[in-house]
Amino acid sequence: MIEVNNLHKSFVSKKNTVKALDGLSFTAKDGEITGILGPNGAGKTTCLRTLYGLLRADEGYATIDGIKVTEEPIKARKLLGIFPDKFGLYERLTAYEQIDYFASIHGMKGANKHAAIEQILSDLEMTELAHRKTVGFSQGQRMKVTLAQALVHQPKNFVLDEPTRGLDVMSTRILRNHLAKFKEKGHCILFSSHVMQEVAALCDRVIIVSNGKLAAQGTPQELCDLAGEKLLEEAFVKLIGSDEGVAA
Ligand SMILES: Nc1ncnc2c1ncn2[C@@H]1O[C@H](COP(=O)(O)OP(=O)(O)OP(=O)(O)O)[C@@H](O)[C@H]1O
Repeated sequence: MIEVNNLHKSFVSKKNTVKALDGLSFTAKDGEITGILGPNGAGKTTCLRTLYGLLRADEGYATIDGIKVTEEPIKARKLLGIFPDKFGLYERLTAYEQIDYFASIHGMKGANKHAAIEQILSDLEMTELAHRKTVGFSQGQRMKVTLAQALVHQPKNFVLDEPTRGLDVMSTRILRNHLAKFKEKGHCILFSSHVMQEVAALCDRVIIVSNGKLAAQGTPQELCDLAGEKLLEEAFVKLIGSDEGVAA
């Protein structure tokens, strides 16, 4: 379970101050897919980076399975798989070597590590890519390597920042199926997206963020009911009071 409690974060420069998070709170439960929706600049990535421990909030805190990210960062990271907003690959390494590297960081060793890597390669249908250097990999192939390195230690909680950006239909389907399988196994999945159909089809709960605050939350149906609209896209527009950030 992931909990975000009263997060505040400002970016201060000589010229101005941007308040990216302004008291954001929500919970993403186990066995559910929770989607974060919000217009550009709403604070989604800032919130997710706070969960990974990449950013420190000015106020408030985040917990992963009850572990405060700022107090026990290594313990919290072990419980978390991360699919970040920008993914860089080490292009001199093969896909297998990259996944192996991340598995080692999480303390996996020997035969167990090898078995876990083989399993994730098979789950993501990427066995034939495994021993190729990642230089020149397509966007979908890069996504799979990034996903495999995030999942190889079988984290209980999984956070993805706009995971389907740049993916073709097949890669998107593989990703969605994988998320659904994880959910069935009781994992907690939190992802941000601009794609309404994806959120409506995949998410058990939706968190709508606007100006660094929670604008509304609920199941896609509850949000539609709240806004008196049939489609999530229309409900989103009504609830944030703008059509900025909608990718239909
Ligand atoms: N490192 C930074 N320095 C300065 N300002 C930042 C920084 N990171 C984020 N911001 C600002 O904080 C606000 C929230 O940004 P964030 O990236 O969290 O939004 P987002 O909801 O993920 O947006 P998008 O949908 O466009 O990815 C924006 O105004 C952004 O410009």
